[in-house]
Amino acid sequence: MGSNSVEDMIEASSGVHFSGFHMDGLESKNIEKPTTSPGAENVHKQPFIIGVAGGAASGKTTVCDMIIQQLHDQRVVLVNQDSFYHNLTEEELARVHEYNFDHPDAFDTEKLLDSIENLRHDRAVDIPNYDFKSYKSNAFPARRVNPSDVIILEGILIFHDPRVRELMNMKIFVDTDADVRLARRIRRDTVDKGRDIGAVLDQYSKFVKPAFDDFILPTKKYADIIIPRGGDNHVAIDLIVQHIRTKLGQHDLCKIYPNLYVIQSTFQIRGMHTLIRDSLTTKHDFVFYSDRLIRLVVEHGLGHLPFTEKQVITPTGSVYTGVDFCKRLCGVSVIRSGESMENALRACCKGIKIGKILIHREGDNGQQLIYEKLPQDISERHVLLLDPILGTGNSAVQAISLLIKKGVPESNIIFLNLISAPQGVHVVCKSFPRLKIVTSEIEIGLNEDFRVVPGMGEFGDRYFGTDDDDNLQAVAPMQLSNQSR
Ligand SMILES: Nc1ncnc2c1ncn2[C@@H]1O[C@H](COP(=O)(O)OP(=O)(O)O)[C@@H](O)[C@H]1O
Ligand SMILES: Nc1ccn([C@@H]2O[C@H](COP(=O)(O)O)[C@@H](O)[C@H]2O)c(=O)n1
Ligand SMILES: [Mg+2]
Repeated sequence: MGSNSVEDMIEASSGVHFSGFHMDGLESKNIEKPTTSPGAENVHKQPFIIGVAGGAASGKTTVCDMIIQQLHDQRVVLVNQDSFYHNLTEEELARVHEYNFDHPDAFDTEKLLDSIENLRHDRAVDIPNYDFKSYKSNAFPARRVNPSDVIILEGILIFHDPRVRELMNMKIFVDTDADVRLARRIRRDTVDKGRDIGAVLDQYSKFVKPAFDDFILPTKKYADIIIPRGGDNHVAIDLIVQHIRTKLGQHDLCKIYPNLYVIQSTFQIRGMHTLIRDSLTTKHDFVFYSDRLIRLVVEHGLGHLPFTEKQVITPTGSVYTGVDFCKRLCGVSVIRSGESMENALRACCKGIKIGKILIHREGDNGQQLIYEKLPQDISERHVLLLDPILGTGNSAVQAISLLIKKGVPESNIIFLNLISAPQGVHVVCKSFPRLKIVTSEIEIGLNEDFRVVPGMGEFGDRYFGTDDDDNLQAVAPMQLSNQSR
């Protein structure tokens, strides 16, 4: 490809691609609070804590076991609220049928909080082994629990105390019909615990059912996810496991690289990713949801720019002390898929200059030629580098090296992308430790063709609608090697 034709192509592609912006779902709570202190939000030494609540015999333990089984490659511990039942006094033991095991006061919540606090601070703890037959928490030796990546807290009233609730990164409520719970309870208490059926039914009507209505059901509102049918709901469990895996993947890379920023995952964000990754999603929906996600990434990236303090007078005559946006700023998109991010940047930064870089892999020796069209004074600006996919990191390294060659300080570059493969993150973060990467999800990796997996295919083709055969013919000379790589 001759340089003239490439330059023509850059010129031709420098117009804005109007994909249409949709503002819904952009509430500030969906954007992790930006910070300008490097690495501050990335220091995730804390374990990922999941709370699982629901009525007795709803299937909480079954759901937790399934999650743990599917997360076999992670260090996970299960902490049962049952382990923190108070020991009964002699009088209470003598009249055990009058004891309410379903009331919040039946649990030693201070001890539970203390154990979790220790685990969070990397200290092993001894968790009592509660015996339902003798009603004692010291009948068996305690279980030694080591600090882990994931802690699952399970129990009927695990959402009751706000201090416990606040520790949780994810809250799940197992929602099973009352008759199913009662039937399971009768079987469990008579068969496993050797109890008399009359006593089980008495306990149910006197304590279990009223406590469910008064204390357990009111905590359902705190749940992020409600699972109907408990362990039978494989779809819900798969989704939860995937979400935890994503969080843990990010967690590890962010621990290693303080210059990597992953926007906080929410189910809204996961939903948008689900749509754009689905090969059956229409072009229109692909553009719509990509735009929403790109806008979140751009907003987050802007939060990393330096600011100066500024005071203004409000219409009430009061002084408001705020900040002034960074003025020396420009965008640089990596042609072609990076151009899909330009609309979002323009929507956030009125009149921003946007340069272009084209990376072309020539011949068999993999030599890359770079053509660029950048603002003259780029060395004096902060640069937001735009490319939706960070794969091997080759294109990114080429693009960043060019910016540095043009005099842009490494620390003035913020690389924005939608998805990043760990391989690309390693290459870029290691080579340019002062640059920042802002991304919305970390991928599993690259396949044998160096394509990102699970990925979303050729982003530029899907976004600009050039993935059907007719259109593809027309743009064949523009096929670039940096798409999705
Ligand atoms: N989906 C299910 N189908 C049939 N039995 C189940 C199912 N889920 C749980 N059980 C049984 O019901 C009882 C209570 O389940 P469990 O998971 O221990 O509930 P919880 O921890 O909420 O009390 C157990 O005996 C378990 O084997
Ligand atoms: N000695 C005890 C202690 C508790 N219970 C009942 O267990 C239920 C909670 O355990 P789950 O596994 O079902 O969450 C709760 O309803 C208590 O009534 C008991 O029967 N005896
Ligand atoms: Mg249980």
